[in-house]
Amino acid sequence: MASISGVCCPSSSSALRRSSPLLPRKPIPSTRHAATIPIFPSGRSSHLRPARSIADISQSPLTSSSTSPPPEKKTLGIEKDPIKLWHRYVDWLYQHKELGLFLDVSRIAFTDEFLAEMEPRLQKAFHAMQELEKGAIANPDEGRMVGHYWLRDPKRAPNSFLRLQIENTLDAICKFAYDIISATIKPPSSPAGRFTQILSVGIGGSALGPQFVAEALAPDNPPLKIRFIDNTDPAGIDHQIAQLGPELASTLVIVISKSGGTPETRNGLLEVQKAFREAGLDFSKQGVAITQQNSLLDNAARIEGWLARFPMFDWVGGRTSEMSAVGLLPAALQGIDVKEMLVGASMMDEANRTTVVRNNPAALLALCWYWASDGVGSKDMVVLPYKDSLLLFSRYLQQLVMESLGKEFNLDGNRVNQGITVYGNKGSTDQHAYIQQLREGVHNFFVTFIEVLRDRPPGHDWELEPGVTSGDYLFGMLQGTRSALYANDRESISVTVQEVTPRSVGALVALYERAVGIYAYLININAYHQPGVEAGKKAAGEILALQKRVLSILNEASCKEPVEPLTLDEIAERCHAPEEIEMIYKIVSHMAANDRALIAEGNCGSPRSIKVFLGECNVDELYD
Ligand SMILES: O=P(O)(O)OC[C@H]1O[C@](O)(CO)[C@@H](O)[C@@H]1O
Repeated sequence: MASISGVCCPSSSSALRRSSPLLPRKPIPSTRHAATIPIFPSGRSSHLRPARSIADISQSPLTSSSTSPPPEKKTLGIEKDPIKLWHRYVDWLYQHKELGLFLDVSRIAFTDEFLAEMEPRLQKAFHAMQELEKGAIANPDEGRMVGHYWLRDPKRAPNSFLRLQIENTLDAICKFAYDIISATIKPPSSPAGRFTQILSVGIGGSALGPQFVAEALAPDNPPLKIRFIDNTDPAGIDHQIAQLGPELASTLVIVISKSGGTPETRNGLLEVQKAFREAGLDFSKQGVAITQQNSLLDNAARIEGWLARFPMFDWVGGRTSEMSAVGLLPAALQGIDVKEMLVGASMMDEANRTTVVRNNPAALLALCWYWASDGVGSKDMVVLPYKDSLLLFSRYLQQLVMESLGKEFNLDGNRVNQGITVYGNKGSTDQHAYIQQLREGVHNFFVTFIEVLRDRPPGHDWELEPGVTSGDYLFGMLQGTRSALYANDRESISVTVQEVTPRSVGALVALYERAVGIYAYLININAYHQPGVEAGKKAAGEILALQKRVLSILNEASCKEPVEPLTLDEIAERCHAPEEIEMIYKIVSHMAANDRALIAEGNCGSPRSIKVFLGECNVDELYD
């Protein structure tokens, strides 16, 4: 396989640059400042934030009342003179010529002083990124390398073993996709004689990238259509399977889980396997696993002889796995040019390796995030692509940014409660939903506009009014919103691409992956672990264990002659868990709603009054 090497595209913007206009300086909270924040037992975090400016405080909902005068307008040192703004725009415009990608940071009001103060920290971040790309243990808690950048430039992998793993996997993906699309590999009992559908089972990083890319890039009539099970919601699962109907026989089921043990994904797999059994189909002939070698999923797929298995690498995190088999296999099966995605990502990576900040788009993004959110996530990132096909970009970025940056402790072990909140859907749709609040309401965000210059494929456009197309309206809405927000001191970044293509989508993914990496170094946190997720998973496990105990107690009482309905207090006492009575109530209500427990007396609205028993006595369980 030819290696996918990056193509360096020098930015043309440097010739146009001057120093930025001198704007009032916003204080930089240093990493040290954040690192030494004491731990307060109350857990309240508002007082952990660096002091806000008087202008900020004047806008706080805590200090305003319906009778008080409107808050004094926050100025933030935002430049309003159109000619000066134009110069700032031109001075700071980043262009990646070959990718046709522009980054406009002119509507973020960072100052020269801020830049000067950030420069050494950015240089440190660049150095850390270089080490990361060379194979340093950049995820120290898990003792792992962080290698998603090698996926699109395998020759950068720190050794030939890893390089070959990447190249061989890409070859295998392309060959498998070709064999499926060309019906060289067929489903055993489909009247269609070929695979027509993909059912992707996975969650988080094992779903969001493939979902985003499918929405962005799948052709109108893809060789295989894709649908997703990305939750353990039984009704959602049933819906997906019902939608497939008889086409289940020609469905390729791709089960994606890096760990191979995520409960939601396991449940999805078991549900799909049941549907296969009920339809008289052999799941193993239609199942594909993407997971780490020797995971539970990998072992099951190997032992059951599934159609194919593709590796997930230890050194690729779920939220940065779009360019691994996780993203590439589903994309290739939909007829998307995955090599172009890799080329786009590789070109963007190359551009982001420069240590000249203004030529480095990922660094510019990180810098803007730092400025806009005071380096402590004080403002949310609203992502607004003005293109329907990029609808899921904000959802994809939500995990990439929030799971990476949302951390309690920094790399020195100090509590910092970091993160940046990300949300957004698409423009101009959102203009009719929440832009009202963005323009006039609480000032707790900055916006990223994603602009796509090409409205339609050439030759398809038409004017719905003299001189005006639908695309002109979309353009006008974007530019109008950008201006209106800025006029009210709301800062924004604009990323512009020519078209939504595999190359530009690959570049966007790479741009944000690197921006997150750089920003994480600026705030001194580990972007590559997710210890917080474990707490919820552990708690869910404990609840399911409690449910089993409740069931067993109820079963025992329901097997008595006559049946002994129990109050919640009695159940809690017999479970030796009086402190869990609220959870026991919730468990009972959930089981009752699903006809698995019967309420003998009272109703769920009056918890103290209810007495519960099971409809059936399971004698076997009594003697387990
Ligand atoms: O791919 P896996 O191991 O099933 O994990 C799915 C997701 O769960 C998490 O580990 C935690 O939510 C994510 O980081 C990950 O993308």
